[in-house]
Amino acid sequence: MLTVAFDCPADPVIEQLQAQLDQLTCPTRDSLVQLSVPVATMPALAWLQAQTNFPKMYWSSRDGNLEASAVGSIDQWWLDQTEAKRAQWPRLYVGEVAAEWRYYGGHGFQPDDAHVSELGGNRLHLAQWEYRRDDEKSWLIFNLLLQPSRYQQQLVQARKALLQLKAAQPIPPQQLTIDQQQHSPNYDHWQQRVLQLTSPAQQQRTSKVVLCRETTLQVAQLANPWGLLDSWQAQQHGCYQFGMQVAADKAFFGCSPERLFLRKKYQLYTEALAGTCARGQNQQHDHILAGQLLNDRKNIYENQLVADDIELQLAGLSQQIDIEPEPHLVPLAQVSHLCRIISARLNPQVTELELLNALHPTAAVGGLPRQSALHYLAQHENVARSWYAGVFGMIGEDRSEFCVTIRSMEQDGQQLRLFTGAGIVAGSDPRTEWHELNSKLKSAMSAVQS
Ligand SMILES: C=C(O[C@H]1C=CC=C(C(=O)O)[C@@H]1O)C(=O)O
Ligand SMILES: [Mg+2]
Repeated sequence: MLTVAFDCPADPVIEQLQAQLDQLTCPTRDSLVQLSVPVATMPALAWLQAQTNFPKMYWSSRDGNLEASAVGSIDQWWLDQTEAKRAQWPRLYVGEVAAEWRYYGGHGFQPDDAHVSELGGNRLHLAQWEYRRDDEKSWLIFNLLLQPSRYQQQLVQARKALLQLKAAQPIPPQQLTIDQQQHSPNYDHWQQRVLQLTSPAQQQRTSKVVLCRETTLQVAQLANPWGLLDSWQAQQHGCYQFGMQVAADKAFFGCSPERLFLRKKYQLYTEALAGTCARGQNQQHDHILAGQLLNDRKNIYENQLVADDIELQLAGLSQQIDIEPEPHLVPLAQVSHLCRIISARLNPQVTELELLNALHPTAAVGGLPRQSALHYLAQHENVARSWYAGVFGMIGEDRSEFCVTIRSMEQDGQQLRLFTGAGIVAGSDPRTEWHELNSKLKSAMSAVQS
């Protein structure tokens, strides 16, 4: 648990932002305006949990170089409006050092899931407040929407909102007591599903389906999701971290190793991440398990199907696709995965929406062929996936990046829903796949039990 005590220079920051506000003049049309002040780097989650408004959002890139905590939402849209939005982003920077416009958000496994909308999903948000760190540089950003007809009123509101900024507070330690824990499906149902999916008749129709399990925990206290994410990220390196909190007791968050895509202009980076083993109990054991995974036919096949699908999906959108010929090992805290890096040179007019439609859901969370796997899941899977196995990320001016929301949990009051899934292919054994779920579950449990 993070307990760093530090001072956020809230007052000088507010003064600088107020001075920037004083320089504004009434715009001639509706405009988004960004005020920004460079600040010393601070613990982003400690800042986020100290703020009092909702929604609160958090996003960290997998290499940890980009990190953002965001509060409030003053503009929302979805990817079908990307081009129009980008064209509109007025460069009305007032801040000393202009920071890029960035919107954060994502959608669930089903892109139109109503429950995910209630959790702040199915849209991208421009936050009112954002603490952002890009490598070594950090900013506090205050965004506002100005409309000529309401300009004076909006300035008054903005001045009030500036005074609401809170200094970062150390995250209080929390000890959660688990009163009840339940898996859905239970092992018997899981076994039936896996046997059905691996039957020759079913394999002819659908060579891969990723089945998920929901583990419901009833806890005795109301958890602070940012405290949980803070403990979680301390133990998980090489993962994206994300979270959305819409009320004191409602949040979705996680630590995911899987990239959906990173786009920098025409360059696209994605990957096939599938195939899993547990980490060993010591170095020697770990080495043996890793060697077995790299040579295991079922796991290599499971990974290959994801790579093949991504290649197929990107074919119409790219001039060139490069796929790592052999999977490499990605060691995480509790499991290791097989991964093949895929990069592509995109055709000039390709939009983020096209990329998302092409790539989501990959065969690492859905299956193959995609439509028949989705059909199977709709008919047989009794878990409401909600935001699990969906996407979370950000869109900026020159860069967009989304992760796949696996290794995630949803908080609803004192109930926590933890999600895990496993790819079922020819050669999958019900018990081995069940153990794979248990190994993956240890990631989220490490946050709850720390
Ligand atoms: C669906 C999940 O993991 C995917 C990503 C990596 C490895 C996987 C596997 O080996 O089954 C899954 O495809 C999950 O963790 O819930
Ligand atoms: Mg697997």
